[in-house]
Amino acid sequence: MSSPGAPVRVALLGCGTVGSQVARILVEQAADLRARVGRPLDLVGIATRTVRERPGVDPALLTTDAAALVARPDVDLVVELMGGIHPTLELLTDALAAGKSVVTANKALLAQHGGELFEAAERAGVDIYYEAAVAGAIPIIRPLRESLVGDAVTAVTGIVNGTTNYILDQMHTTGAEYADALADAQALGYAEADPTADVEGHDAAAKAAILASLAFHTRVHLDDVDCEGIAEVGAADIEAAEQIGCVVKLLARCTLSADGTIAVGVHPTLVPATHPLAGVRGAFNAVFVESINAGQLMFMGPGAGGSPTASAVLGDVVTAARNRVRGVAGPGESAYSTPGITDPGRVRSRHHLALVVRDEPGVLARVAAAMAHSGVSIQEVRQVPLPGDGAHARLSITTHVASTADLGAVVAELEASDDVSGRIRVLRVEGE
Ligand SMILES: NC(=O)c1ccc[n+]([C@@H]2O[C@H](COP(=O)([O-])OP(=O)(O)OC[C@H]3O[C@@H](n4cnc5c(N)ncnc54)[C@H](O)[C@@H]3O)[C@@H](O)[C@H]2O)c1
Ligand SMILES: N[C@@H](CCO)C(=O)O
Ligand code: NA
Repeated sequence: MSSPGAPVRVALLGCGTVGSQVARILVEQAADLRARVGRPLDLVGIATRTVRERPGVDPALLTTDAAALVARPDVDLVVELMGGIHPTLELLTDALAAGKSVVTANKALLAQHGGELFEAAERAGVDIYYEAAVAGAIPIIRPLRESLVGDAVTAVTGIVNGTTNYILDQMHTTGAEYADALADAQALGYAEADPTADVEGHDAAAKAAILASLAFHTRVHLDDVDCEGIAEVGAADIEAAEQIGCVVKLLARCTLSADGTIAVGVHPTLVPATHPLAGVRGAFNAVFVESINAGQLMFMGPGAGGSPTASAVLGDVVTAARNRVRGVAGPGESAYSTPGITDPGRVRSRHHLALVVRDEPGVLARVAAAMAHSGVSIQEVRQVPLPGDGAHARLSITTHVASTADLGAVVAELEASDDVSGRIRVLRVEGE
């Protein structure tokens, strides 16, 4: 417990898009934060790569020596917003070992080293909070870790990357080119320092690992997540989706499989316009949780950007500070379950196939036979002539739920047949 009336002293690591907003709020809302914590929240130092003038930041607080800042005996709480794995892991490990609580937005770090950090916090009897690490401002970590801890979650499906949702939304609504939409997302502060983490799905995969760990009371590592980004999504996919009443979204899906294992994946997915996730626009995120007792819950809001993410960070800072004032630590992770990860081939989903076939008698029947042969059932099929080409047609096929292995067998058989020209484009389709 900190001494009576003493401030809770905060060290900030990183003063970029999010860190600068946290520094601003700590100053602008100091009186309210003090009233809510019961003590002042004093910002005692900010580590950055370079010491230079920053609007609204007292230059006397800046240092390039993050390790020395973390080691200062007067620091109670370390707020990590610098990102990266090293030296971040070492800095946070040192902070926890020294009895300091930690607030972080670093999903990449948690998805790879969460287990060791949670154990270090448990050993030291301090907090590690990370609401901002998944879906920015949206409260989803605490609802899963605390509010739903008495229920049995069966699925978590989310749009958890603002950059890719912004890009896909722009492609649908303005016909924007992928590269232009990405440049906008970077300028708006949504993208990671290296935006390949966004577009290749790694950022969403890290968040999926964190969500699945909490939802299923286990530890899911980034490497357990089957990950596909949006770099291959083009205008043809957008058009194919719209023709069947869907939008393309990058979905993170964490589900309980029939054999008791858990499937965790990130894939560009066709989402029917009637689904709650279809209307999530721009850089907004949403997480759709299904549980045995509560039923369906939808959490939606700003998923990226400096000020929204800082809101989640400050919520954690106040909670951790309140705990320190009372001399307690909040509830940690429960990771008692070891269900194992579903084999990627056994993951089940609806699929959409876009293919070009010879426009001749018997072709459609042979395509249907190939699907029947692998036990994949057709839900909907459309055929349109290929413009300016009397010999070929474009087929759009939506399947019923099937395993990815069975679907892969169908695709291989069809691609090897003379009836099909070129490659078949396969995308998952949300829903039953
Ligand atoms: N930007 C968002 O919308 C958003 C949302 C949720 C979570 N996050 C996460 O928050 C973290 C920060 O993101 P950001 O967008 O603010 O990044 P940013 O690149 O804008 O800022 C990072 C800051 O950390 C500093 N820094 C980096 N390495 C350092 C080191 N070794 N020593 C001292 N300072 C160092 C940089 O100088 C910079 O001030 C990341 O983990 C990111 O994944 C970002
Ligand atoms: N780059 C991330 C930031 C929020 O975690 C995104 O676009 O969602
Ligand atoms: Na959040």
